[in-house]
Amino acid sequence: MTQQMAYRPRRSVLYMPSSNERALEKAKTLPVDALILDLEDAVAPDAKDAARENACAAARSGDYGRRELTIRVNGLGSQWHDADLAAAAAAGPDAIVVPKVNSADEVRLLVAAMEAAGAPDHTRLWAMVETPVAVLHAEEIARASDRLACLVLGTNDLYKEIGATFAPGRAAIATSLQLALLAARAAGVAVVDGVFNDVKDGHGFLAEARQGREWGFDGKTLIHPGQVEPANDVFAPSAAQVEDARAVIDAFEQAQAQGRGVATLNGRLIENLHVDTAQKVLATAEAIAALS
Ligand SMILES: CC(C)(COP(=O)(O)OP(=O)(O)OC[C@H]1O[C@@H](n2cnc3c(N)ncnc32)[C@H](O)[C@@H]1OP(=O)(O)O)[C@@H](O)C(=O)NCCC(=O)NCCSC(=O)C[C@H](O)C(=O)O
Ligand SMILES: [Mg+2]
Repeated sequence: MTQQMAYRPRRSVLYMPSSNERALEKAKTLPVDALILDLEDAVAPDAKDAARENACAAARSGDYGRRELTIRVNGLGSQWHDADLAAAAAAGPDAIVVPKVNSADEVRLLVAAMEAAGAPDHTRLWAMVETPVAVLHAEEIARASDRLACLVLGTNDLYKEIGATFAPGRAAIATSLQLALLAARAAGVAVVDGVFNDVKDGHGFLAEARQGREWGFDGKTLIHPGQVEPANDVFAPSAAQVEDARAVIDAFEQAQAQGRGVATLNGRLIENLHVDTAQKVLATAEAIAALS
């Protein structure tokens, strides 16, 4: 398996409790890029077995169309972990999401267990970064296996473990988020931001999603269908950005045709690296357009 995979939009990544059959049905109609069928925190202990069966049946069903379907298992060391991981690996979702992954050794252990349980090659590992030790080990976690495709920030646990309190702007966890981002980019894997808990605060959600986009996240994890479309908008290139990307590429090609290695566009310097960024914007817009 190679680390360089085709770009896949992960603007909106929606958690849902796998014990909630109504939500599992509703998800088939939502314009999400990815779903995390949760077996961990959103599921009560006496509902864990039924939730595992629901999530595995959903992964096998083929009913979720182009949506990336993942299962979040209970964490290493919990009483449910081994059975969750074996069942999820055998069901073959697009990815298995593991909470509270703290080291490269844990990643290798998880991958070995997935493979022993018969996980197909297309089933990737998404590791959650949600503890101080995970933040400090983020690069080794991100580089530990070719099966690892994405880091997922778990901001609720991060606030708790750091002893910080939530405030708009997220100053208390900004360093942690950005270290995880740097690690993901260094390793060439995707990275998605944490959840915004107040499902009724649309303005607060937008501000936090825009911050994540500005920092470089691929998308945001979500907890409610009402957050899906705003996330899709924020994490997609705007029409103006697509137009600008085309103009950057044109300006550079014209300069090259005239034997120059740099160009200007409305007074702005354009070099090779700006063309790379512009091409990425166009590729992202095309991948998103191909979803519909
Ligand atoms: C937050 C909720 C408990 C709110 O639920 P509810 O009061 O039922 O919301 P609504 O009445 O507004 O729901 C309207 C309809 O939408 C469906 N719905 C709701 N949420 C979801 C969802 N997540 N996915 C799919 N569908 C959903 C309802 O069923 C209604 O449908 P219908 O009746 O047919 O119209 C609830 O939204 C919820 O449970 N959200 C997910 C919570 C969760 O998964 N939490 C765990 C992950 S968050 C986390 O901890 C990340 C990380 O680990 C960290 O540390 O930060
Ligand atoms: Mg968590």
